[in-house]
Amino acid sequence: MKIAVLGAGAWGTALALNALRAGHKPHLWARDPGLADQIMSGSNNRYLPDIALDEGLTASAEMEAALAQAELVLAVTPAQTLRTVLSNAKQHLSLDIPIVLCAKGIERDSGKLMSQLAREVLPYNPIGALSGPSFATDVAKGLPTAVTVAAVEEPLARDLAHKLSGPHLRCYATDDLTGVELGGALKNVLAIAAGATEGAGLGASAVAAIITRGFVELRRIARSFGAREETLMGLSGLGDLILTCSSAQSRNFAFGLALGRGEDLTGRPLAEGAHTAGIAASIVTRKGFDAPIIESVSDLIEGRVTVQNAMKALLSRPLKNEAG
Ligand SMILES: NC(=O)C1=CN([C@@H]2O[C@H](COP(=O)(O)OP(=O)(O)OC[C@H]3O[C@@H](n4cnc5c(N)ncnc54)[C@H](O)[C@@H]3O)[C@@H](O)[C@H]2O)C=CC1
Ligand SMILES: O=C(CO)COP(=O)(O)O
Repeated sequence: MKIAVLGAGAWGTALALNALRAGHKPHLWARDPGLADQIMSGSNNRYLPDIALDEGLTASAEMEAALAQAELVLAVTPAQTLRTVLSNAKQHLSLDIPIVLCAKGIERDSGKLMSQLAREVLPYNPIGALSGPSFATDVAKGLPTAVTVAAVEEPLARDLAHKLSGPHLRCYATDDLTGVELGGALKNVLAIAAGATEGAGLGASAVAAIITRGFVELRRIARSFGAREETLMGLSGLGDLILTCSSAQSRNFAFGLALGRGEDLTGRPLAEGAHTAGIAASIVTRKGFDAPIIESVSDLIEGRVTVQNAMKALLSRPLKNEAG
């Protein structure tokens, strides 16, 4: 089947390669015509350097061409651009084409999940999400990877998981769309926290404590949105947290490392958690929760606190039982 992939960055290109290897006909849409041309010539040096792209990958900078006759759309631009990208795609889409959301974030201006904003823009199209521990370079290289594909309608989730699974990418299905989206969005904020702790030289024990207590916060927030515990303990929660909090290959972890080391943060690659932290902290305040690690990341990014002072504040919080 023809699959339109909106966004020709690292993840869009990797997912298009996976679709090709699964026997589909992917067509990548790149905002930049130069990038589309480069992909057609077999490489994506900007976002996936040193990886030779499989023959048969199609790309163009014309959204209409990418979407023409597509039976499925993967939306793979950064979270804060999704509303505009889907609004532009709308005129070229019929109402029955499923849209799979692959960005991991929360819309900063509205506090909406990707599926909530997608439903506003495309109220009739079936909506799913794909998330889980998956570095684009691993998928592009054909290394074994497992992710979760979610849709509120379970048969749709199963159908999408079946279509998007490839020889090296295994998709598990769930109807817990909210859990999958929040797991993916919030783990990015926690990866920044873990990276900052390591970057500030606070030690491996502190990093483990931040990840574990941060995961308590992730689950507390996600449960308040109706997410299920089993989802958060799965690939798109714990699984992705393990991946992104343990490797400088993660752009969010690397962003945190730079923050902790006091390095200049301008011109860095995309770190979705830096865009999600502030709105996640606002949601926490609005709901009256305790999520001091996520709030500290927001404060750190805004320059309101140093890593050392944030850690001092965390250590001096009243003692409590671990559960809850
Ligand atoms: N790279 C990875 O390993 C993974 C990334 N993701 C998620 O996928 C999403 C995209 O990430 P990447 O592809 O890695 O980012 P990237 O930075 O490699 O590429 C982003 C792409 O979006 C395009 N873009 C940026 N602003 C745009 C706009 N306003 N309109 C249209 N296109 C625009 C860029 O030109 C680029 O082609 C993020 O939400 C990320 O969290 C999810 C899983 C794995
Ligand atoms: O989401 C990812 C892996 O699952 C990619 O992580 P980064 O965006 O931190 O590189």
